Amino acid sequence: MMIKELHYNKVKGTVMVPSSKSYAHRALIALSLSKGKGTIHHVDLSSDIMATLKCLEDLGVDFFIKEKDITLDATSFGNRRDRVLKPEESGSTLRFFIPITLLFDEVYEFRGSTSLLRRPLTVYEELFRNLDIMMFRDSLESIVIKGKLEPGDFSMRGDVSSQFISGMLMVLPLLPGDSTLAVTEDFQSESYVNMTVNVMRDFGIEIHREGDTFIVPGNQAYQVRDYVVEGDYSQAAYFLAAGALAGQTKVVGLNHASTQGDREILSILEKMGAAITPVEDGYEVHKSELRALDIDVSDIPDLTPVLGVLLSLSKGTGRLMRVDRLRFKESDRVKTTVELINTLGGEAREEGSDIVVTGREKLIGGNIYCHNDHRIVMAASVASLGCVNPVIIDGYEAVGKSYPEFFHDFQKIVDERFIG
Ligand SMILES: O=C(O)C1=C[C@@H](OP(=O)(O)O)[C@@H](O)[C@H](O)C1
Ligand SMILES: C=C(OP(=O)(O)O)C(=O)O
Repeated sequence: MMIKELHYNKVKGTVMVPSSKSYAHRALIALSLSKGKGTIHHVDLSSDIMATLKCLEDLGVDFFIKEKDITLDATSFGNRRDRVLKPEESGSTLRFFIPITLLFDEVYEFRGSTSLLRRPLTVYEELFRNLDIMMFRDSLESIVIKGKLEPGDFSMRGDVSSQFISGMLMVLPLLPGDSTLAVTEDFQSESYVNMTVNVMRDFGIEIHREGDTFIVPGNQAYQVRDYVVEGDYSQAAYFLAAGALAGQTKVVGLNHASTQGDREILSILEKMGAAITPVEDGYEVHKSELRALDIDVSDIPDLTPVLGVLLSLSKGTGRLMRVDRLRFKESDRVKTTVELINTLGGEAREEGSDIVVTGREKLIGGNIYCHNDHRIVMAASVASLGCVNPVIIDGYEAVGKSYPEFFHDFQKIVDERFIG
């Protein structure tokens, strides 16, 4: 495992964030479903995006990467090259491709990392039980699936992962009849489903929503088009937090009107007392004294580790509320977020469905084991800015899951001369 030592207390500079991982997954899939040729522009490659590209390739799509442009030839989509798809560690890829394979009535196998296959598939398991679809775990690292999805009136619970709902919605317009999908229970991470619907509409699909029910006419075709992926607010959050804690940052490459749920980082930082100014293409943040806040993270789960770090360096005690689903991410992020803060000399604990964090003026520093979780690596890097001693991150290469250039960008805004 690779080790990184961070010992900086000040930041100053501009960061251009990578493209939204969520939008990139969806746009690559939508273009492939169109069975045409086109280009998705401004895609920053990460291992999750590569996993989606490789799964598309195994389903017959050719791709050609030139810098940040990915040109797809999906004219042979469906003429598969491999019956084994490898989503690696990407939850989105696994849960989006399961319904895609059900367009073909062939046996498919999904092989992924053990951390991926430990994440729940219960919502599909429950759904398929009543349909003529077979899905079973073949081993710790493999899932086998066979069946053909027919149009119908489906109902799926919304309180496990929104990725099941997004995955089903993307294929319903291609079925030979109309469908509805009702989301039951508490609809969490809803903003991600809104992103799915946005991309579907951008690719010419008609889809309606009445309350928590989606109405999807069948016999539709995704239209071929080129598409530009906007910047990623989940990744912007680390640099906005860094500016608020330790100096000044300008974070660019962002759509001011984005529907990404993690855009919420802006209003959270403002409520905590940070000074944020919109600039062309992004936002500028200055160091401010931060106040603790109670935050419901059920729609913005990916922000949780960095919000924990912000609370650990704020005045007062704050809660990250409704964290239960965080147990099923790349790591158990309830445990790993609490562990991160406590290991660095802060004060955090689990309490029911919440993480409670009491702020300190400074953290101490120390050795962080990041449990192969990219968001823990990035949150630990932000935390290091508030530490008296260095932070040593063990396994920092995990960052490649979503943001391989993270340390390149982080290094640009810190500098030896800022130490102290
Ligand atoms: O659809 C997506 O692109 C995502 C949905 C969210 O998952 P959940 O719906 O499981 O919260 C989020 O945590 C993940 O990083 C990306
Ligand atoms: C949980 C994440 O992604 P996924 O669910 O796609 O693995 C993430 O990026 O933090």
